[in-house]
Amino acid sequence: MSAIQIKVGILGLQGNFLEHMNALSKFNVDSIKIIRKEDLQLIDALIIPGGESTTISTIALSMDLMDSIRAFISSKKPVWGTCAGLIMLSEFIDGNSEIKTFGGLSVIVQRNYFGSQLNSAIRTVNIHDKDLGKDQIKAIFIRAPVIKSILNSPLTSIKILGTLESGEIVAVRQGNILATCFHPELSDDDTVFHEYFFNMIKESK
Ligand SMILES: NC(=O)CC[C@H](N)C(=O)O
Repeated sequence: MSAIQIKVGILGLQGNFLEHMNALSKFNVDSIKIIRKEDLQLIDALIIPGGESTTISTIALSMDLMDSIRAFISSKKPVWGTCAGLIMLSEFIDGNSEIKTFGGLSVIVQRNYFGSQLNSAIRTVNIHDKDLGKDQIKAIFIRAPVIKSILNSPLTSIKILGTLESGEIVAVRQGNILATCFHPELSDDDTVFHEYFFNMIKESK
């Protein structure tokens, strides 16, 4: 990592926040687990990890964290959602979901698109932004969602960063929000999304 000191918060309500912390430590990036609204004041960027979006949402509501996390997302500091984290950032969930999301990402997401745990797999993702530095990566999908549609409006601009060979959208950026349906924190081979996120943080400082 470069000389700029950054501190990344990982939402630690449920799911694989420890895996994210381990991944950041490999880049010598400081991280802290976020469980109280006060913690959000200490960080330059936030990661919302994978896990179970129903549970993350229920705990965030019961701990009265919804408004503070929404305020962080609209503060323009970088936020990265992986898998359930992406679901929590989506404005809409396909179907009649009762899950209250944080929102911010102007998409409709479909949960469990690939099926159950048995359909978890490593899939090839085609990359569409040269800033990521690769044309393709292998990515880990675990009971993963896909982005079903992007809600375009004159005020939003979403960049599609990654698609599957079958066309589904699995990685996007909208301003300060990065969202991936897969788990870069579990992959030792491809670090392109971490480097991209660190660049977003450096640019925001
Ligand atoms: N690996 C994951 O984060 C799975 C997401 C989970 N299927 C959900 O709907 O929240």
